[in-house]
Formats: sequence, structure tokens, C-alpha cells
Amino acid sequence: KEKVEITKEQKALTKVIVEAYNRHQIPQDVAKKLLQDQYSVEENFLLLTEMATSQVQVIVEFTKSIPGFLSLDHEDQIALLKGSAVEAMFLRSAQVFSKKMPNGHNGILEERIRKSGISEEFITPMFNFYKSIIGLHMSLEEQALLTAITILTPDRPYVKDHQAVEKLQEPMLDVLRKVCVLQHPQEPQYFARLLGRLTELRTLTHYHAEMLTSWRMNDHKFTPLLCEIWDVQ
Ligand SMILES: O=C(c1ccccc1)c1ccc(-c2nc3ccccc3n2[C@H](C(=O)NC2CCCCC2)C2CCCCC2)cc1
Repeated sequence: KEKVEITKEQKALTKVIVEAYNRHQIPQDVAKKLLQDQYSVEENFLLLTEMATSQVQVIVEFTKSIPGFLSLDHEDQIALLKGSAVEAMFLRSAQVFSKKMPNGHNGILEERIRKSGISEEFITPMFNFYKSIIGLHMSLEEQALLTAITILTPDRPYVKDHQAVEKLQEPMLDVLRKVCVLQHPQEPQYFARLLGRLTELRTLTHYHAEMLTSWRMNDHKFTPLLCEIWDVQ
């Protein structure tokens, strides 16, 4: 049985990533808001754009805390943030959805999201993804490291220095692999399943522009930041 050891450096790296992840929580809890009231389709869309806009700002701060990120070429920094924003938003949404709540509340939250205005064809793939994330019972370290790994994906469009990004992503993958072995000793394939979620995430975000403009209402208004990040309007 291979003895898995997390080195001092890897412990330090994980600590930095988890602290940054915790520090940059979404300011206001969207699940609580959704459980409080039923909103109209227009109000829900506004809530989504507000939450997503603040999450983009939060993700930028989180990413700046990733050791080495600020030493990358500046245009590559932008390309990585832009290329991963929708994935990070869905990953965060899945983590919000997977939070255990007083019984019945998860059902209400699911209902509110189903009726929020998202067009039917995207509801199933979105919830399939959320349920697959729930099924993994990810630890906080795994969530934080997976988010960093998603952002540091070398093959995003317009990234020039792939190698420099790989050099940052690899240590994260190494320590995530070890964390998975240590935290899920009964599931040798757990790390592979975790990375498999990133593939499902990419397919889900493939239609993101269509998902947004098909929100069941006319005249979809976006913030300037989201127009930049989401390639809409
Ligand atoms: O269609 C979507 C989309 C968005 C961007 C690009 C492409 C598609 C698209 C549609 C729902 C959700 C989505 N899945 C959620 C799961 C649990 C809780 C809320 C969730 N949300 C939305 C949300 O606020 N997400 C936050 C979460 C924190 C990080 C920033 C984002 C609300 C918005 C109010 C109405 C109901 C759902 C997330 C995304």
C-alpha cells in the first residue's frame, strides 16, 4: 500500500489556497435569499447577475492569492480568469447547492431554482452536475484546490505561455491527488472522479451564453463586468 505523505510545502500551499477560498466567500448568501421569498423571473435574473458579478470580483481576489499567479504574463492572467469564470460560477453554485440545510430547505431551494426562469433544456444538465458534486461529498480543501485547478487550466483560449500555467497547476494537482487519497482511503478512484467533474463542467458551460439569453423573459440586462466575462450583449 503506497504511503502517501503530504510535504511541508504542500501543507503550506493548501493552507494558502483554503484561507483564500474561505476569505473570498460570496458576501451575501444567495440560498438564504432564495428560501426567504419567491421572486419573479426578472428579479431572479437580476439576482443571478448581481451574485455572478460579485462572485467574479471574489474569484479575482482568490486567484491573486494563488502563489505565482501574479508573476504570469498579464494578458495570460486575464485569459485564465475570463476562460474559467463561468466554470467557477457553476462550481460555486454547486457547492452552495450541496450545503446541508434544515430538512425540506434543499427541496425548496431546488424548486425555486427550477422555477427561476432558466429554460427547461438546461435545468436537467445543471442539476445532474449539482447532484454529481453532492455525491462526491467534497471537503473544503478539495473544493478550494479544485477551484484553483479550474482557474489554472493551461489550454484556455488566448493563453500564450501554456508552460508557465502548467507549472502552477501541477503542484495543485499533486497535492489534490494526495488529499483525495488521505481523505477518501476507501475510494482509490476518488481523485479521477473529481477531475471528471471538470469535464462535465466544461460541457455545461458550453451553452452558457444560450442559457442566459434564453432566460424566460425579454431584454436581458447584464453588468459591464459580465458582458466582458460572459461574452454576452
Ligand atoms: O443560467 C445560469 C447561467 C449563469 C451564467 C452563465 C450561464 C448560465 C445559472 C442559473 C442558475 C444558477 C444557480 N445555481 C444555483 C445553485 C444554488 C444556489 C443558487 C444558484 N444559482 C443562481 C445563483 O445566484 N448562483 C450564484 C451562486 C454563488 C456564486 C455566483 C452565482 C440563482 C440565481 C437566482 C435564481 C436561482 C438561481 C447558476 C447559473
